[in-house]
This record gives sequence, structure tokens and C-alpha cells, in this order.
Amino acid sequence: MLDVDLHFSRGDFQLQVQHRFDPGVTGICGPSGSGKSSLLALIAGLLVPQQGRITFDGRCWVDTARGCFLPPHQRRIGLVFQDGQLFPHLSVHANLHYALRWLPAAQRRVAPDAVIDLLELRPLLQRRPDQLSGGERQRVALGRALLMSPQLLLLDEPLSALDARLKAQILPFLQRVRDQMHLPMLYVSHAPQEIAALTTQVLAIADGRLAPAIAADA
Ligand SMILES: Nc1ncnc2c1ncn2[C@@H]1O[C@H](COP(=O)(O)OP(=O)(O)OP(=O)(O)O)[C@@H](O)[C@H]1O
Repeated sequence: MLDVDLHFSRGDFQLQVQHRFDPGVTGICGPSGSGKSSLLALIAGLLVPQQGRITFDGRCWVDTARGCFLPPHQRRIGLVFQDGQLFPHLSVHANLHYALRWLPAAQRRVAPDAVIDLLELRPLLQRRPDQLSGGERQRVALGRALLMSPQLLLLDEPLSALDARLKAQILPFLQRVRDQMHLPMLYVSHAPQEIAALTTQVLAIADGRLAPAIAADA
């Protein structure tokens, strides 16, 4: 699984994290500016630590002492952000299949039809993103991330732009992904009900330091 032992600083902000993540869904909560997105960006390879190591299943992703740095596209990570960042000019079908262009056939472990059915995207395939609700757009973003056949899924407040009704609609889809895809996930959220509904362990981050949270609904 994912092992992180790193130090990262940017201006006055310092992130110091040493943690072995469990398989399953790990919730990460903490106040604004505490370092949640920075931690995900470091794991994804979008930021580089000044010092430390990240390994996944024993493979080096970063090791500053050894000069090892695996670029983001070679880490096979699925990323979902608050705003799904779909290509506005492409249909849902084309957005989903865009992911596959860059993935060598030998690395494809997820069948597009299986993801489309899991997330109930079939009726939406010909629409463009501006013809979707916010919740539907996030389902497509999740589908696109899954089609990359990721070995790790990072979700950074994926529901925070949605109102309560849309959140309630999309939570069951995230639970399906959790229960059927058997992918380790890190799930950043401010919302205790999302954390409680989805995660198998919860970590709290404060001032760039990570610690087990007292309770999932705290
Ligand atoms: N691009 C940037 N340049 C400089 N400093 C940044 C940048 N992005 C974030 N920071 C700073 O890094 C620190 C950690 O930010 P980060 O976005 O990781 O926090 P967060 O916990 O994800 O916050 P939020 O919940 O508001 O998204 C903060 O002090 C923030 O001001």
C-alpha cells in the first residue's frame, strides 16, 4: 500500500507527514489551509517534497535521498477534484474515452462498459458537460478517473460544489465504487456525513501534521 514519509514547505506552510495508509477508503479532514490538497498533490506527483519518500506497494514514487521521482502519469492514480474539469467541447462519451488514449492496452484493467453501467452513465453519453447537472458531471469525472485503471483514487472534496440533494444522489455511486472496484482511496472532505458514509478510517490534518481522527463523525 501507500507509504508516505515526507517534508514539504511552501512559504510559511510546513507539511510533515509520516503514515502508512490502509487499503480501503481513508478520509482526510481538517481546516482550510491545513494541507489536505497539498498532501494529495504530493502523492499524485504534482508537487515535489523537499525531503522524504513515497512508495506504493514497495515501488518508489519519490525518494529525495536516491533522486527517484516517478512522474504523475506513471503512478496510475485517478484524480477527482471539486470541479470535475471535464472538457467542455467533448461529449460525455469522448470525455470518458479521452482517458484511454494515453493508456497502453496492456495496462487497461477496467472495461469502459462496466464503468458506464456502474455509474449509470449510458443515458448521458451523447451530452456535453453543459447539458449535465453538477452531480452528473461529477459522476462522469469519477468514471473518467476509473477508466485510467488506477491503482489509487484520490478525491479532493468531490462533492463540495453540490447542494445537499445532489450530494445525496451521488454518495451511493461512490459507495458502489468503494464496494465493487476494491481500490484504495483517499477522500478529502469537510463533511462529516460523507466521511462517515464512505470511509473505513479517518485521519485529521492540522497545521500540516496528520493524526488519526478521534471519531468518524467528529
Ligand atoms: N499555489 C500555492 N502557492 C503558495 N501557497 C499555497 C498554494 N496553494 C496552497 N498554498 C498554501 O499552502 C497551505 C496548504 O494549502 P492546502 O491547499 O493544501 O490546504 P487545504 O487543507 O487543502 O485547504 P482547503 O480546505 O481550503 O482546500 C496553505 O497555507 C495555503 O495558503
